[in-house]
Amino acid sequence: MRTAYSVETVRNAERELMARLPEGALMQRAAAGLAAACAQVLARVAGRVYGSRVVLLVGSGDNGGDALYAGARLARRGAAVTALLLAPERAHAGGLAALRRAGGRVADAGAASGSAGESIARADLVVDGIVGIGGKGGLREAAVPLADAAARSRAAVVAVDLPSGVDADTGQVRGDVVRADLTVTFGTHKPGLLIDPAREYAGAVRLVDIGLPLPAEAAELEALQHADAARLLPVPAAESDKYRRGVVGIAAGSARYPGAAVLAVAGALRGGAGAVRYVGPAGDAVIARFPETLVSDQGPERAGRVQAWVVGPGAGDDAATVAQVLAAKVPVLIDADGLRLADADAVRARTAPTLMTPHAGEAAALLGVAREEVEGARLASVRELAARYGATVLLKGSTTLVASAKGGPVRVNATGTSWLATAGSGDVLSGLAGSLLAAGLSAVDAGSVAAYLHGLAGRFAAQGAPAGAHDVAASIPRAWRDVRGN
Ligand SMILES: NC(=O)C1=CN([C@@H]2O[C@H](COP(=O)(O)OP(=O)(O)OC[C@H]3O[C@@H](n4cnc5c(N)ncnc54)[C@H](OP(=O)(O)O)[C@@H]3O)[C@@H](O)[C@H]2O)[C@@H](O)CC1
Ligand SMILES: [K+]
Repeated sequence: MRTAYSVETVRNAERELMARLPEGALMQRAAAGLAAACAQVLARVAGRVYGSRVVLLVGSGDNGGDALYAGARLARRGAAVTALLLAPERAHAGGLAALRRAGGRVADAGAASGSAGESIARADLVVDGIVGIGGKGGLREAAVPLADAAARSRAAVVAVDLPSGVDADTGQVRGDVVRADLTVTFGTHKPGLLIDPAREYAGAVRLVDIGLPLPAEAAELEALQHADAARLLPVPAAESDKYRRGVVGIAAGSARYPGAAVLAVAGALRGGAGAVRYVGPAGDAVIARFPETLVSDQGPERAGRVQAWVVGPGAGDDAATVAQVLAAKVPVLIDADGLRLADADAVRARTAPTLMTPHAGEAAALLGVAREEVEGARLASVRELAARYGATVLLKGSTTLVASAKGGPVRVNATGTSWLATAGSGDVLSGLAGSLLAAGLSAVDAGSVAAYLHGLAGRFAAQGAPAGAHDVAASIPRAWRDVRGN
């Protein structure tokens, strides 16, 4: 499991560790890891470290200190290193001295603004040490021209700990920020490195272990890796029959949107449940495509036993079906139209698990805010929805988040691809997650494993070209095999 911790937890762990270590030891660990990563980048972009041109953008805190010490290490290996100081009187003194001793140049970024731009334009590598976890808001005015010059130059940009200007705890971007090709982060990932919009600015992320003592239960975010998803996938035992594997009920589709029913069933058939039961007006379309579906023309109450329900995709205005499903004593996934039609009190009153799967627009409608507000503050939005509805909420997007009403780490999914932003893709996801619920996974596990498989399936289906939602569904078995390593 990849984890991310809040700035406060990182600061506490740092204090605890520093008390046991000689002064400056932690920064040396960070700088050593940073310099090694920079050397690799230089080998790629300039052929070697010796003779390469490196510019350090140095702010007034320890983030700048890391950059200066790493710059000193690169200078000792023969790189021509120039530090541009944003606040010369407050730059890290020990780091400055180390850089000077190693033969590096130091300039005041403000006084030398013309030549600062030129150095950046000619650099092979720009190291962004403007601000790290001590940052507040977007970049300050004086730093903006440096970030712009770095973006325009052909140099590789390596961010120290975080791309300067992004919010470490939330992933929010509130102004100008540095766009990095690589971020070298220390001790742990920060939430902002895993959540959009900030994640986009981080480029590839490399974690340098500096020995921070971080308690597992204090993690802010968790991201499943292959091994975690493999452990959670339901695997039928020898004595399993279709009922023991779980039956998932799909109450979806309408005369107007029969396709949503077909796609939800397509996802559900690949999710591990032993059988898929469909109720709704699109039975003919479902059977034509998937003859293995158990189709019923009765409402959910009379459809026969299921271990979990999916309600909502393409449901139109059928509030009665949503209400019937919410009254069932089994896990329920509510998606799409179902989110609009569900009575909030009925959701809160449920005793079996509930998983809601809005995209940003649907989440915004539920919260009564603008869509941009949800997109800019995804972590806070998903937590707020989970708390309001007493449900597990999966907020779809390029970095899908899954929050439980009970609190604890929010799961973030990193397998997604922008190719998944295609009509019907969400219907496939809801069927898949519902099937995992029926197979016995908790709401958080079902949601996060479904997002993981769905993202991978999207990559396999697309492979760099547009793919339809049915292609994504058809690629789910390949995603399972990939996760299980067979
Ligand atoms: N924790 C750890 O385990 C380890 C931490 N380490 C490193 O220390 C870093 C944290 O250092 P830090 O605490 O000195 O804060 P930092 O990020 O340099 O920024 C503070 C300065 O920036 C300024 N500033 C604020 N906002 C700004 C903005 N928007 N735009 C521009 N400037 C802004 C602010 O100015 P002020 O408000 O005081 O005027 C203040 O002077 C951390 O990210 C990591 O790299 C590693 O060395 C080892 C292990
Ligand atoms: K930085």
